[in-house]
Amino acid sequence: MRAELLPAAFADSMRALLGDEEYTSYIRSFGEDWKPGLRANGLKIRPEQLKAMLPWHLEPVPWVETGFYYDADQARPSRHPAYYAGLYYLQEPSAMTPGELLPVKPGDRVLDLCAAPGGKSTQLGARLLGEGLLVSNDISNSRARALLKNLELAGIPNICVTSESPERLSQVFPLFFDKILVDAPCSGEGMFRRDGEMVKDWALKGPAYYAPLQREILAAAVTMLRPGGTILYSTCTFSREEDEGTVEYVLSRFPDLELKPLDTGLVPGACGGIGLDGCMRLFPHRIKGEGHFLALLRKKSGGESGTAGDGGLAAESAGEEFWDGGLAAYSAGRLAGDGARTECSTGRLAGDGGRAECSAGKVAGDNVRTGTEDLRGRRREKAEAWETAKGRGAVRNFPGQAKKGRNTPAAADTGELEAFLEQLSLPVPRERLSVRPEGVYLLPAGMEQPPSLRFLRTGLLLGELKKGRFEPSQALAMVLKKEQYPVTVDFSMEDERAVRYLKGETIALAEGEGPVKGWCLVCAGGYPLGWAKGAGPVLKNKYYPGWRWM
Ligand SMILES: C[S@@+](CC[C@H](N)C(=O)[O-])C[C@H]1O[C@@H](n2cnc3c(N)ncnc32)[C@H](O)[C@@H]1O
Repeated sequence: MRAELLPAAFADSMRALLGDEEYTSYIRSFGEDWKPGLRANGLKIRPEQLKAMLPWHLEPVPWVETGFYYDADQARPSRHPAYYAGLYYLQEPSAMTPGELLPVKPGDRVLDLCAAPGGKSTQLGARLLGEGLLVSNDISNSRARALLKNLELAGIPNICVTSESPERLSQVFPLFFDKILVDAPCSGEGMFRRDGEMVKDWALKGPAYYAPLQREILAAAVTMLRPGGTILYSTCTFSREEDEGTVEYVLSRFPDLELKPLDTGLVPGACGGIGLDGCMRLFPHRIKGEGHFLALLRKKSGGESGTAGDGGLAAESAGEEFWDGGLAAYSAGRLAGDGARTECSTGRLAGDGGRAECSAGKVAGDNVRTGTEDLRGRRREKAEAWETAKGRGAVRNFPGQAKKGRNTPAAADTGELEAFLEQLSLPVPRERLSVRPEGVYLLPAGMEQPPSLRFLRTGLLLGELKKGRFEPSQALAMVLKKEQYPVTVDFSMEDERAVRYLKGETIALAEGEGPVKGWCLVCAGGYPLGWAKGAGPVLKNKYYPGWRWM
């Protein structure tokens, strides 16, 4: 993109924002080279291992432990078996920053509210190390499908992928999440240098269009954050209205929210907010990356906002109290279709410090139950409806499905599934296993049923039962480590059979590699790519057709 093509109104606003001298540096950056980035998937590989494995020169992104620059003239990282093994994600270096600075830890309940195509979700999911929950949402269904693919490719098991409005999500998950990322839709000014199309879009929808939308989305996120929890708000634009302006709006609307200053020293060249201390701005003339804005917000723990430190013990335990509220509210959303309702603590949000009925409950109608009754009722429902497989208490169906007599597999049909699961050294807690007509799922801990939302996936799709035959899924292959399945064929990354496998071809095994019988995990360089079925000296290709190397 040439700087001369920038719209005059944008150029004027940037000159006003930066001052004459710095504006000149900004414009000069349009003539400079920029480097794309890739980020190692910490769930599967350490950054130094990835650097040693890939055949191109990689240069570390100074502020992202797992991030690298690569040279686009030399490398084609989307055409390498390691990419298909989910070992890295292609991501612009500045865009790696929000996922790096939101302090996610294993066990957290994390929401990525505007998540597609999943750059930051895959980063957050990796940091959970399979513990806790990642709800990744995008209002656009088609974009949410790309998001699901990227999360599955990255091998993240504890996901719930939804396609909902933030407002609807906030009815189902009040005060539920420990950490929330709002990487908001924006006018994209920070990407102008790389992407001329963004300039055309800006002319149609600029800051005045996006700022009200961002405020609505961020406000919904605040209602889903538990006391003591943290939100990271980010955009890839420079407009003060969309950046600090949106943060100022939520700070004024929610008195229990505070700005947690970001340390600009973490990102060489970063600067603070404009007219609002504590935010972080990245400019392409100051860092090796494109434009970005970040702000970290914390919800004070009820009545303990003076407590020193970040989420100290008092704050954490206050958060735990709300955990129940959050769960009950989540249940209310989930059970809404059954006419059930329960209590939740949304009253906190209204500022009265008391408990109140949640809106999801109000909507649910007149089959009223108290929270305790509801919990008891749910236990009873589980006990009545969950079926056992082969009398071993192994395979279960969703409550409601069995009750309504839908097409659930008979216990006798689940023997092959059990036999397959027995071979895995991946822990599959049976109480989280769900057998449904469209697939067998390992649900995330604490989410025994999918929420009553438009969702594309809840948990890890393990595979499908077809007339009693269990077929493992591509998603399962991506979650597994090679050592966790007994039958594997491992090509070197350079072996052309790895690419031929990814293209969907039948693969002939060399002497000493076979014969292989039954389901076989095909790997490259020790990392799983997908499934094949061994038929003596050949592997029948079972790589998921929608993911093939074209
Ligand atoms: C900046 S992009 C997100 C990029 C993503 N975080 C990543 O790292 O790959 C913003 C996303 O917000 C979504 N979006 C737009 N309006 C939305 C809304 N009202 N609620 C939720 N998501 C929305 C868009 O579909 C788009 O995918």
